[in-house]
Amino acid sequence: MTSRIAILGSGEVGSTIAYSLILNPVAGEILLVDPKEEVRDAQVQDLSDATFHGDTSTLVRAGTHKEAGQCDIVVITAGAAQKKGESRTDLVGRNLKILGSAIEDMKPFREDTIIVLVTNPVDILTYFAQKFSGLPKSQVIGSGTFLDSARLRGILSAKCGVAASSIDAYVLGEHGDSQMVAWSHASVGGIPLEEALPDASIDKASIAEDTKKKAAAIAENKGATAYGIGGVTSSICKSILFDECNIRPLSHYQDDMKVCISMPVVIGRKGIVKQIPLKLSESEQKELEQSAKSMREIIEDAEKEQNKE
Ligand SMILES: NC(=O)C1=CN([C@@H]2O[C@H](COP(=O)(O)OP(=O)(O)OC[C@H]3O[C@@H](n4cnc5c(N)ncnc54)[C@H](O)[C@@H]3O)[C@@H](O)[C@H]2O)C=CC1
Ligand SMILES: CC(=O)C(=O)O
Repeated sequence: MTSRIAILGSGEVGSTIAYSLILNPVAGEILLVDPKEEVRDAQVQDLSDATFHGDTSTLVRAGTHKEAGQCDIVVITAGAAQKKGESRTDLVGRNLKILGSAIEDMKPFREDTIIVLVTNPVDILTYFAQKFSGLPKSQVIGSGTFLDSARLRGILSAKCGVAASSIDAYVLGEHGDSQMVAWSHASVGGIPLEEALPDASIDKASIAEDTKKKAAAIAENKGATAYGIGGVTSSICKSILFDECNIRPLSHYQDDMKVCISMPVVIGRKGIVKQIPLKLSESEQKELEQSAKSMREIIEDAEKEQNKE
């Protein structure tokens, strides 16, 4: 049977993810779902044009929310993006309402459907998507700090003169202001960072800050980000559909902290197959707990708002 990926939201991010999925073919069909039908249909036509040159056979078409609920993967990009000066968490009110109605419109879900959240604030929305959808928590995942970790590798690569693909370094916690870098586990070619590159002057605090601020720095001059998340999300889809079982820092439910934040997990066709235990240093553990605490406070406020309605 043809594998199908539905993308909710055919704006900047949704269409870029679709384009990335065409360039590195992963699924037989991509369905774009968006209440703005004219924009959606124009995106379908433009993206389809990128499939007719003879090297790829991915079919791109418009779909409904109901059809999305029957796909292998549903990628959610529906909702507002940050305006200048806004943080990701400022989007909670607006995007939670859109998420709630989109999930109701998709029900009933196929029992093995995997939902990948991209819309911000992605950790908060992952938590609520688990609650609203009723799917097993392992099947509802947020792109989380996979993008931040890629950015960190890029920055380290430029500083150290080592290919990003040879660097392992995780940003964990919130995809947002309270994120932290797990420096105690950063390595180059499998060797601890400082041992491998004793002469590299690595200012950890400034690198962590540049990583955190990268989205804002890009958006300052081009309005929004799209290509980074496009590449990262198509990679997540590939890991799922090809059951690759690679390790990625993705947002998922933490039993002990009762929030969704990013920690490394094994990702495959069933979604999160396994959590990878990571012993952080004492100060890193504190930073991570602080990040989880800030997510919990936002969840509690959002739940209070919902109970009022
Ligand atoms: N997690 C991450 O690393 C990243 C997340 N984002 C987030 O992605 C989201 C989307 O950003 P853009 O594409 O730039 O925004 P956009 O405004 O270009 O597109 C959003 C689209 O969602 C559609 N939409 C609204 N309600 C819908 C529904 N119920 N069903 C389906 N579609 C619906 C809108 O009509 C619009 O076309 C934002 O929240 C942004 O912050 C962006 C970049 C990276
Ligand atoms: C917008 C966003 O969340 C990012 O590019 O990291």
